Amino acid sequence: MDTREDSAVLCAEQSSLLDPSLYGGAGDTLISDSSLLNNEASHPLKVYLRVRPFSKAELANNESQDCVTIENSEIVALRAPKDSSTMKNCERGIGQSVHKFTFTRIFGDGTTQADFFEGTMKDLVFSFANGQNGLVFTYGVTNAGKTFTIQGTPKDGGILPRSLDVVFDHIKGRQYAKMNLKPYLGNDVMKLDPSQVKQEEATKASLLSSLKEDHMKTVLSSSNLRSLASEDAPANDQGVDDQYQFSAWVSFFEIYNEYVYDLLDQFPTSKNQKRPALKICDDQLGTSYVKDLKWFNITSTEEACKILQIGNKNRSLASTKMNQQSSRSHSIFTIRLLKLSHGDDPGVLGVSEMSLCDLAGSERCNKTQTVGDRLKEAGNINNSLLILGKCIAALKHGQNPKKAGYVPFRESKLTRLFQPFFCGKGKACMIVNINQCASTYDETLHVMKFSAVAKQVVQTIQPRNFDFMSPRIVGKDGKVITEMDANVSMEDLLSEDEDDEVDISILSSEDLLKKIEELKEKLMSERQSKLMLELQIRKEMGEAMYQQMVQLDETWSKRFEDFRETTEEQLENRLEMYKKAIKNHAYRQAMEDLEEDYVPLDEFQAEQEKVEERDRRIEELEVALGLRKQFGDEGGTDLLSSVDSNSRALDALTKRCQEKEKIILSLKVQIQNIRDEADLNGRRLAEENDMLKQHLKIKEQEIRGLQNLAEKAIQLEASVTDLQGQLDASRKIASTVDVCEPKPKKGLFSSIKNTMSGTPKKAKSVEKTEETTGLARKKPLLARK
Ligand SMILES: Nc1ncnc2c1ncn2[C@@H]1O[C@H](COP(=O)(O)OP(=O)(O)OP(=O)(O)O)[C@@H](O)[C@H]1O
Repeated sequence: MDTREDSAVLCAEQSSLLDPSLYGGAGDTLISDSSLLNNEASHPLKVYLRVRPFSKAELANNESQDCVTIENSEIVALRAPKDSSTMKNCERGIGQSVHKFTFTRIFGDGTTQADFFEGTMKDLVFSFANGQNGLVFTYGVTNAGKTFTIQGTPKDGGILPRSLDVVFDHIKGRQYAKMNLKPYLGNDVMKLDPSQVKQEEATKASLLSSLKEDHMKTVLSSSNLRSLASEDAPANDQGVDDQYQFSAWVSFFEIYNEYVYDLLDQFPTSKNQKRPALKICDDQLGTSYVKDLKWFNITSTEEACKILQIGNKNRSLASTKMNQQSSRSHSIFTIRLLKLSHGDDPGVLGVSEMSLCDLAGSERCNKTQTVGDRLKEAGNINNSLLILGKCIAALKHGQNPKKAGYVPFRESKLTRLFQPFFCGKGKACMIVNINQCASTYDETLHVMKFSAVAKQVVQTIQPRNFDFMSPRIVGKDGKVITEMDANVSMEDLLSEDEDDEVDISILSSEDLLKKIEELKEKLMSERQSKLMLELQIRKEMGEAMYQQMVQLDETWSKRFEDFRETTEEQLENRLEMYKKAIKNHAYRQAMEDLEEDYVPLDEFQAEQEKVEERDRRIEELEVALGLRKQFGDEGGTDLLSSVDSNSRALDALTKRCQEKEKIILSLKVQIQNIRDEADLNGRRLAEENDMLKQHLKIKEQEIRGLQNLAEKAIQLEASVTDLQGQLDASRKIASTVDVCEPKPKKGLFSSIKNTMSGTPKKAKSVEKTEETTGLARKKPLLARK
């Protein structure tokens, strides 16, 4: 881990050309600003606010709702317009509708480019010309005026051309005419041989020729600036200061989707060709720089502006090819000034650097981006800005020594390049651009809150001895020509951070071998600590999974129980209902049957009497028949006549009996019908009963399914237990690894590999004991089920 990041206290790392003995010579006009070269104490990060005027279209769209009120040169008030989320939240009782912010200085919408340059950049540019490093970055939502502030228009240049103009005014007449000393790595200088110089000249000519005539017209001319330039810009006193000469170089690159692209490199002509992405490396002092970035020697502001224009053209070409807007990337224009001794073959006395960074719009992705590449792009932009915000917050937080903590500079390309400036490399300043539109109020408020935190960051620059910081001159093969300081050790040459991409071309083979050995040892210990960490994580994950499984098991058991209870209850209710229905039906049927068979008592008695009467008559007739046979016809005539009359009565009775029998028969038929109907109802009831039984079976199947689920949960629990067993075994094995004993390279690697691959085998014995405990744990669960 980078120890520099561990401390949030703004450390001093380097600040080239800060030795007053080199720049403080009597009569050096720039040194008149002595405060710049004092052993500088801490000072808050300068944060300037620039408010853009409304465009005609914005005024027509009713964007002007008095959202921004500048109270004085340092305080601005923001009032939420009625349709903003801030106002809606405020109406709900969350937050407030008016916010006040303090800045180093506030510039209203009437500020001219010249006034803005005067008020913000003057000190920084003077410092740069004096050998101090500087960084300026603009922050704000899209369309807030960031590019306008940095680049300006051809007629009215921004801070970049104005800074160049001041620098060229300062070095006028003292420019080193040759191109054979060129910036190299972070802070060094490469001495080019004549063939390289020719190549350098040809590359520059080819680059400048790529700017077509029509573009040339849009290039800012230095005279435009001079008319507006500061009157108190430092004048050059050549008579006194001509023992020095200067060489100015520029580079221009962008960070898009976390890739660094050189904007001054030839743009690929074919559609299938990708722009080559550049790497960020650390130099011998741990300062990050963009490797293989193209540097161009410039001799005037016009030349620099042409190069800026070419870079802009490449940027917009990339934009159209990729269907993106310019504001989607962060662009960084850097000027390096080499201070050289006098003569034809000068020595390099120092290198200073000033970077102007036009950050991408800070709008959040929920407003503007939704899907696909746009979301990825927005994510990357927002990530860089988020990390920048985190770094600034961490720096602010770390100012309290008790709270010093990790500053995540290395988490984005942008902050990695900004890091040296927050660690003492030079002065940094932030320009916040806002518009006053009501529709972007919420985003603007977000920007202001960000800058409020930035404003509290305290920057410390502690200059070191110049000898220590002396830039090295290297030959065309990259080998050092001028000796390095003996105090600079190998540790200084390479960054401590394993993640850094180290530019190994700066080391000799012995140094490399030594470094490889050190790195191997570091790798071993890192691997061991990683292994321990992995084991710890595995253990924690195992425990978390086990907890989850137990919870899952409990939840399922509870759900299963609930389901079983409700199903049983439902079935019992339905059974009761059917039983009641059957009872009712049987009762009704019995009542109906009873009604059908009912004969009134009077009728029954009358019939009974008639039957008795008929039996009596039959007896009388039988008696009369016996007498006739005994006493002959005469004796029986009377009797016969009475018998005749009796037999007629008998016939009548028989007829009536037959009628009654018919009635009885029809009654029997009716009874049969009723019985049939009862049978039918019985059958229906039996069918319903079958259906109910089937329903019960389905419910039972569902219950069995739930039981299976519960069993699976138990199995999962068992596997968690196994995992935990393996984990414990691995931990035991890991603890036996001897971290201190140096071992041969292959032996150690293979030993770690063996240890790692052997872990599960050894863990088996532990597994068995764990299995039993696992089963023991499972049993209560099963018992519950
Ligand atoms: N101070 C100003 N005075 C007049 N016009 C301005 C000012 N600031 C910005 N503008 C105009 O506002 C518009 C947007 O400005 P600019 O392109 O600089 O915004 P930006 O923040 O760089 O946007 P993006 O992030 O999308 O690149 C331009 O037309 C520019 O000319």
